[in-house]
Amino acid sequence: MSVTVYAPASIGNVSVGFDVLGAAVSPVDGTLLGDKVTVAAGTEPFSLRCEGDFVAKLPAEPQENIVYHCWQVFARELDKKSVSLKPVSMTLAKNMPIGSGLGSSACSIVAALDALNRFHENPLTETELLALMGEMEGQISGGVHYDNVAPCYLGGLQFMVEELGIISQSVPSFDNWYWVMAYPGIKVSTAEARAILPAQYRRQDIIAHGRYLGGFIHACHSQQPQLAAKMIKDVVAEPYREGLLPGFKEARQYALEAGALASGISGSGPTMFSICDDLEVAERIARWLQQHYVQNDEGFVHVCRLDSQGSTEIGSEY
Ligand SMILES: Nc1ncnc2c1ncn2[C@@H]1O[C@H](COP(=O)(O)OP(=O)(O)OP(=O)(O)O)[C@@H](O)[C@H]1O
Ligand SMILES: N[C@@H](CCO)C(=O)O
Repeated sequence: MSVTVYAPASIGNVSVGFDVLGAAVSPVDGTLLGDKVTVAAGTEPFSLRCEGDFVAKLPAEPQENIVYHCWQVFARELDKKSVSLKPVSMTLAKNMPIGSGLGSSACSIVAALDALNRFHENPLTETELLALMGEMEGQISGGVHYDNVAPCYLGGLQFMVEELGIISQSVPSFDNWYWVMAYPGIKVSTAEARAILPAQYRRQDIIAHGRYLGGFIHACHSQQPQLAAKMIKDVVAEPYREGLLPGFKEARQYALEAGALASGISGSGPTMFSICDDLEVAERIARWLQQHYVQNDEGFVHVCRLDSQGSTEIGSEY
């Protein structure tokens, strides 16, 4: 028996909701922009094989791979429920560049935990599994944040409520929005990009942040796309992080002039996202970013839509 799960790329923060808002995206041309994990019956308690475009960037030791830590915490939770753990042989297809701002570690975490749970016939609930995903993301980045793992797992645009036993709930978005994702091919460590942020903020920034985030969520629920796009402003992270991203200011300016509704840093960068409500505009911006924002052969640009599904079982054998 085996189960294969695909987990898509995601945009942490979506600029306006630092650590509390995230969106899953998938390319309109059908490219699978995400990681895949297969769980099959094993002969020892745990084994891991890695493949894929970015396999060379993973830690050399399987025990340092986040997939191994996912298996450990999954085993811990099954033990608490007195459910027996099966020996597993896991395969990670690492297709997402690490430190890209596309939620690369989240892709591995979500695909691994979702596949492990399905393989064991779903002993953990959706919320229990998402809590583990947040724990794993926190282990890597130095602080629990769900804004990549929640959309990656659940799909769509997700807002972290973290109350009443609920971690995340979905927010309505706009069906005609295209999300241009441009990864320049350089690495920005999430932990380092978090460490440079101020410990405290000025009152005027807190007021502005509240207005933008409240305004964005309101505009989404009342389906006002122009207002929602105007609210996509980041006073928490972007002013401090844009210096880490060569060419970001110029690219954002170009996108604005070319007709993008909004642009920002995806997660902790260096990927930039631009929102457009016209496919031709999105493709023009994508071509420019490919020429001017991408720095090497590892970089890429994709025109995406929101991925409403989140992680998905794409193969199984029984
Ligand atoms: N399967 C895995 N996928 C990604 N990173 C992994 C994995 N296993 C271990 N790591 C380690 O976790 C760290 C991930 O770093 P970081 O959080 O900056 O990247 P990221 O999750 O790819 O970032 P982003 O969310 O911006 O895409 C790296 O040190 C990497 O070596
Ligand atoms: N909310 C996180 C996302 C990291 O991808 C951050 O901006 O640090």
